[in-house]
Amino acid sequence: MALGWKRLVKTNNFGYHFVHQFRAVSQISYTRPSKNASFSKLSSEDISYLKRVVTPRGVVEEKEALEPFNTDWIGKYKGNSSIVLKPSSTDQVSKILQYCYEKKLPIVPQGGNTGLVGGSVPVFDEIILNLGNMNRIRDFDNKSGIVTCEAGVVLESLSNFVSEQGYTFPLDLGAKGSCQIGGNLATNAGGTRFLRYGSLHGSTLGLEVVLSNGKVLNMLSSLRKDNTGYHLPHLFIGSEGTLGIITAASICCPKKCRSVHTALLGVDSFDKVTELLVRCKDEVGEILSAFEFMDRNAVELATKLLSHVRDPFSESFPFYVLIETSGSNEHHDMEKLEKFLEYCYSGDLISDAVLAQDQSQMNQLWTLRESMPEAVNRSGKHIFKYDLSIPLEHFYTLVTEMRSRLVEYPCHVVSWGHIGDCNLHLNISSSESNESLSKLIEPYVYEWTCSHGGSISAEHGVGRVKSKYLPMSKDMEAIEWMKQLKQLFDPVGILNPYKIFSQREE
Ligand SMILES: O=C(O)CC[C@@H](O)C(=O)O
Ligand SMILES: [Zn+2]
Repeated sequence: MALGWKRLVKTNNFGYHFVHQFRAVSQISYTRPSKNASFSKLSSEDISYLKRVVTPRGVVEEKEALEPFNTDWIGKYKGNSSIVLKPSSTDQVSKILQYCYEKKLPIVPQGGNTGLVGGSVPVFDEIILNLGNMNRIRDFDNKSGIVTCEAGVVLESLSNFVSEQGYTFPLDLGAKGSCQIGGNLATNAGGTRFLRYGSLHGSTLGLEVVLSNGKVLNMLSSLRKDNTGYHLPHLFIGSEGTLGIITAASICCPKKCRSVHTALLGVDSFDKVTELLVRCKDEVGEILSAFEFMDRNAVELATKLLSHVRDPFSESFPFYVLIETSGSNEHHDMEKLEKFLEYCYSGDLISDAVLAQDQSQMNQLWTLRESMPEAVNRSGKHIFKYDLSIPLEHFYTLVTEMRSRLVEYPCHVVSWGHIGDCNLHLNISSSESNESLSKLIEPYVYEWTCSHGGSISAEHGVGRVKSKYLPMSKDMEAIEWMKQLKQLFDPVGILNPYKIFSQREE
């Protein structure tokens, strides 16, 4: 443990010093998406029109400059688009869509391109519509905490903005420095504040959406209550850009908590981690704002590969739990947290614990947790990422099973996640591509998850990666209704084709 940490560890024997439904895989035919013949090829006439709409500032065409827009964050999925359009207004988005609709030109909407399911990059040569230049905060109501902003505002900027006004943005995640609110909404991003503030479906009061034919659907609202028929914005949240392009949103932010505390606990068994969660909800109660878990393999990988990441303990533990409380009464909150930790020591639920003493120590603990994806990215060329919902009683069994299944292969099997929301991030990386290894991993992970009552995607979405497995997690009838909605909103099929729904080879 580094100097300066408040250690919450047992010191002697007398006291404590601290302070569905599963569908068999064989029933599903897996196919690679094939290029839809009904799309047109982008002509030079199309290009000149689209360039006029967005002005020279909104076009990327040079081969090298196109690369990051064509490639996803993990470098696994690459498209071959020859143009990125960066509109700076809703009107420009509307003109682009109207044109593409008439000309049958496919489009991939893109925000910060931090998605992990290949949803924000083209599969073939679709036009990339990047919303990054639409980054204005249009309005903020200091009395209600409702912020209305454009899709391209970077999450961290939005978060800082509302924080300066005395509010908390209800979404936070590791990619906050690059991801944009439009992409967060389109994927219904979950993140670390989900436990406390719920999903974006709850916080979003309204959206402005450009439909596939270019029409603008203005559903922006500052009303918390508005029970006037179907709540259309919900359809677009989590639709992964397949039903319309989100150009702006009004989001309700809660008041900022005056007292925030972060602690990291070392735990020696997974059963104790689950017991801790249950107890923490009981004892810490309403001020609990995050409950994240990491396993030893994940922490070791991050501290080994990333020089800015530190583990505050001198000893390593099989499991780590990061707890955050957010309340308004410093004395009361600290007392609750300390009492809870005292209870944990006395019940032998934790082996060691540190409590952050200032903002920089809090950042250090969060950096450890949020650096996991980057550590995995650096750990091998071939990465298998899983973002699963798994009931608590089965949560970690999959990880141990995968380790024994892959015991003969040189690979890293690491896991972490939002255990407070039963969301497991299982990541496997290896430096060599190996077909027999791949076959041991997939579709096994998805089959196992569904047969244990889970979902193949807890928060990252379906995108391109999981489209062929969608029937495992969704009833066929539900998929049919989803397809009918897609047909209704996007009859030509130009919006983010080949995503969510699998295509059969023609
Ligand atoms: O990279 C991953 O698998 C998860 C990314 C993100 O959702 C997280 O919670 O760290
Ligand atoms: Zn996550």
